[in-house]
Amino acid sequence: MKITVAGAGYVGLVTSACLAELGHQVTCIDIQKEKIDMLQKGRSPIYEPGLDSLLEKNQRNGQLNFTANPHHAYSKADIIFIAVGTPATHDGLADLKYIHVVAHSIAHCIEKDVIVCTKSTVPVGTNDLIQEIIDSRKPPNLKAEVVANPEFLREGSAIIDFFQGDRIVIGTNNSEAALIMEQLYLPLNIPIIRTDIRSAEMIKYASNAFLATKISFINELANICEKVGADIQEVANGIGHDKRIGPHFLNAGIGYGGSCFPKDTKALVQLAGNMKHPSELLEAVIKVNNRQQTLPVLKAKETIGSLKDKKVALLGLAFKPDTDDVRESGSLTIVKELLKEGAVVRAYDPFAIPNAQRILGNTIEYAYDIRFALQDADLAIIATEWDQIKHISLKVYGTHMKDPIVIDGRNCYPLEEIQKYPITYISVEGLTFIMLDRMKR
Ligand SMILES: NC(=O)C1=CN([C@@H]2O[C@H](COP(=O)(O)OP(=O)(O)OC[C@H]3O[C@@H](n4cnc5c(N)ncnc54)[C@H](O)[C@@H]3O)[C@@H](O)[C@H]2O)C=CC1
Ligand SMILES: O=C(O)[C@H]1O[C@H](OP(=O)(O)OP(=O)(O)OC[C@H]2O[C@@H](n3ccc(=O)[nH]c3=O)[C@H](O)[C@@H]2O)[C@H](O)[C@@H](O)[C@@H]1O
Repeated sequence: MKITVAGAGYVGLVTSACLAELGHQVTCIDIQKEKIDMLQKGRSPIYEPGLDSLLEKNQRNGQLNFTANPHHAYSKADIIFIAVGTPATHDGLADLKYIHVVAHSIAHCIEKDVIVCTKSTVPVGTNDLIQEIIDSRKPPNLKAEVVANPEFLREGSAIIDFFQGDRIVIGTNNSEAALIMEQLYLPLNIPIIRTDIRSAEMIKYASNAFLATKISFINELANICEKVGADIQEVANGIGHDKRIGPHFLNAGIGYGGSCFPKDTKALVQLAGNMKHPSELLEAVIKVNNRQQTLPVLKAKETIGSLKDKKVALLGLAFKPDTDDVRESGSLTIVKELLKEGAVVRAYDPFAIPNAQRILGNTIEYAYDIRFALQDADLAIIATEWDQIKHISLKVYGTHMKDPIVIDGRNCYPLEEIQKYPITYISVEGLTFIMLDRMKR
């Protein structure tokens, strides 16, 4: 099958590399010339475990190529995947400008019948719009069938998610297009759910909104646990054993970040509002998350008072481990709050420093080594649960910090372990208990 993927971002690159791995002839197009130049030279613009080797192998064997030329990309394709960004506009709606440009481009370039498959997360009704744009501009003798095929991969495990995902959703009323898409995905042996286009679009928003709700729920509960002296990790374990609740996505912490949960929850709230059906539940989910991201700085002030001129080691900049993505990362909120308080910040991250630097510039210092970040710090805040942070010897806090105070926004260390060290440790559970405990030691 000749496949074109529009967009060389996280979704576009993973889709391109994995479809090439399945033996298809894949062309990936992006409007950013410098990205394409980099990819053509064999370098990936993003960090995603396992992606580099798949890109390298499939470029070398001729299954995968990159271009910035729309005619070259679209004219002969059997299937075109749209994987361009749909970022939030100022009012929280999904910005569809990139989608519109791709749809126009496809309409003008195709020279044969084609299936256009939307992987980008788009509000309900967008695929109908894409169909209209293409139908009104394409050569009249050609057929283009638009199919909704939302993507559920997670950054950091995107390749595994492609090959071992929980489900594939194909939204179309056209049985011929559905069959072709089902054939494409058949080798993966993943359950395929076939729906109409609008339901497929809604499944994507509903999935992300449900997961975000689970996170805000557990964070809300963590804050109540702290007040009443219960341990949120024990509580999560206890409720997670109920099959109807499940053990996943119950990690309390500094809230959800990333390029999707924040934008997709906001987009769904806006969509509901536009339909005169305000979503009170999702509004609360967002509010809880915003508050949660500022919690480490509130804890810091409660613990050491004024943060003015205090040296803070921020451990982790990525919105989660195993990615270099800092979009909507909780760390960015923490930095903003710390700088507002007059603190001096030195941040460690194994992969995300270049992306963070593009946003934060020289407002903070950067450290590629945890020890350097901790050196002489008054306080450490853990924002991302990287293995490099979880597996560090806890002695290091004592040897490098003045009087070690660690605010752990990701519950990285077992309490029985941390209690062996002279560290004031404040995690997203039982603050008072742990602080008193240290004083007793
Ligand atoms: N990042 C993720 O983990 C997931 C993202 N999604 C959704 O997939 C979509 C893409 O997300 P990301 O890959 O994170 O975006 P991204 O921002 O990393 O990449 C998008 C790429 O599209 C390119 N682009 C823009 N206009 C173009 C055009 N006319 N032709 C060709 N390329 C064009 C951009 O230059 C950019 O490289 C979004 O709708 C997102 O919500 C869905 C599931 C997972
Ligand atoms: O639409 C998308 O882009 C994707 O969004 C999420 O994937 P992703 O954002 O890559 O990462 P997650 O693992 O879901 O984590 C999102 C955020 O929630 C936080 N989180 C996650 C789980 C948890 O228990 N607690 C928690 O705070 C993470 O730290 C992170 O900041 C979804 O999991 C994917 O299915 C979806 O395709």
